[in-house]
Amino acid sequence: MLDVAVLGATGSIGTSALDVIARHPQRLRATVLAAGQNVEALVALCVRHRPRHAVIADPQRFADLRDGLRGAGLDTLPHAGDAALDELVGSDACRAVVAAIVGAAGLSSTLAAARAGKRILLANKESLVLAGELLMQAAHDAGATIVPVDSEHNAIFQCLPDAAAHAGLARIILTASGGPFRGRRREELHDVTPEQAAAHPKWSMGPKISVDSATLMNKGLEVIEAHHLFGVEAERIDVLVHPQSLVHSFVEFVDGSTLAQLGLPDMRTALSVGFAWPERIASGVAGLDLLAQGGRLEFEAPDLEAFPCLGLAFEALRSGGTAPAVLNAANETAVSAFLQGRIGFLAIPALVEQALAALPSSSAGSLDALRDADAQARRFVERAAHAHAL
Ligand SMILES: NC(=O)C1=CN([C@@H]2O[C@H](COP(=O)(O)OP(=O)(O)OC[C@H]3O[C@@H](n4cnc5c(N)ncnc54)[C@H](OP(=O)(O)O)[C@@H]3O)[C@@H](O)[C@H]2O)C=CC1
Ligand SMILES: CC(=O)[C@@H](O)[C@H](O)COP(=O)(O)O
Ligand SMILES: [Mn+2]
Repeated sequence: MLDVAVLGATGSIGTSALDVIARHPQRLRATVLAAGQNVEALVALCVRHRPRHAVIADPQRFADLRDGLRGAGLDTLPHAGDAALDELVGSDACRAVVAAIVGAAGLSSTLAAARAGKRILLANKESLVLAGELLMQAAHDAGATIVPVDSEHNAIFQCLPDAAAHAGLARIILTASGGPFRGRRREELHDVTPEQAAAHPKWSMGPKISVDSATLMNKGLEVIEAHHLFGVEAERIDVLVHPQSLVHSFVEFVDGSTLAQLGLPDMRTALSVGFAWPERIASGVAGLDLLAQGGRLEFEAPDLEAFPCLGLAFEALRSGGTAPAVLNAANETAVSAFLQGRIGFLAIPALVEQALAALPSSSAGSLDALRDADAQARRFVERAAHAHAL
């Protein structure tokens, strides 16, 4: 039996992970469920999945969680705060961790899982962008297994099963849907609304990553994510827009072979791989009928002028040091301001670019240095967003 902690349980990835877990009661068990603030949804999940522990990140919601669990007649133990989560993740309460908290808030618990040598189903790409070297080193030192569940990286993981395959690797090609505004010119993006930006054409996801897909920052974060996961430099990572979202990425080898992984756009496939690899288990996702899907696989180059975030991410990766941390924090702050209606869509890349220019990269040798860069970028963008809104 694999005891699993699901972090970000109330979110899109969290609920997909719990769906897969519930399909395999003889093999998988959710023992820890964690969320940010949404106590009601967390208690409802506890009623359904009966974990030993439930954690709410916001300490002010502890009493609500305790009372909600009691009211539902559950003996699930309530906890609150980031430190409690890190401790549980590192304890015997779980052997596998689904890291699906959104944003840099997921770094601490993902690091705790790495340091404790857990099997990590890594969805929280921001933790790799912010602190990729530290996280990968911690996992290596403690013998943790990181299985990427971001769909593109899961595809690459499936195409690169062993070290011998890595030795012949020439290039990684990440596919991108192009988002809801694919084909639009920059001038046509001034007035797009948060609702339009969050309406992804192919995947059902949380609001932050959906907006990232619309700006192509999601693909930029994924380029940095791929660099850390697979040890490939920026020059050997390409992006290809593929509007059908059926090919989840390609891997090219030195002998001219290209491998790809295909499937319907449903995260339960990647999560099942994460739980069972190298075995395969049922995920609830149907096999791919290419004719029923329209019989066409199309590809085109990304438009870096209309969607500059992808280029900014490549630049940050090439700069190294604290630049990716600044990119990530600036983007999170700008996306949040956009979702709240405080700035326009085109202000997102503008603010990220300004933050990267204003906060030159320095050494990323310690977690403190990275957290400091993250905090500076957030302050910078908050001030600049306020000015944009005036
Ligand atoms: N959705 C997808 O298909 C994919 C997602 N990812 C990545 O997975 C991660 C999660 O994405 P997604 O599921 O879409 O996001 P959602 O917005 O749907 O869910 C976010 C989850 O994180 C929790 N959370 C938010 N803030 C905190 C915090 N400070 N501390 C603890 N928990 C917190 C939320 O809890 P609450 O409900 O209480 O707010 C919620 O459970 C992101 O990093 C994303 O980039 C990667 C590939 C695909
Ligand atoms: C499901 C998943 O992995 C997302 O990261 C997805 O890739 C988003 O789609 P885009 O290709 O539009 O960014
Ligand atoms: Mn992805």
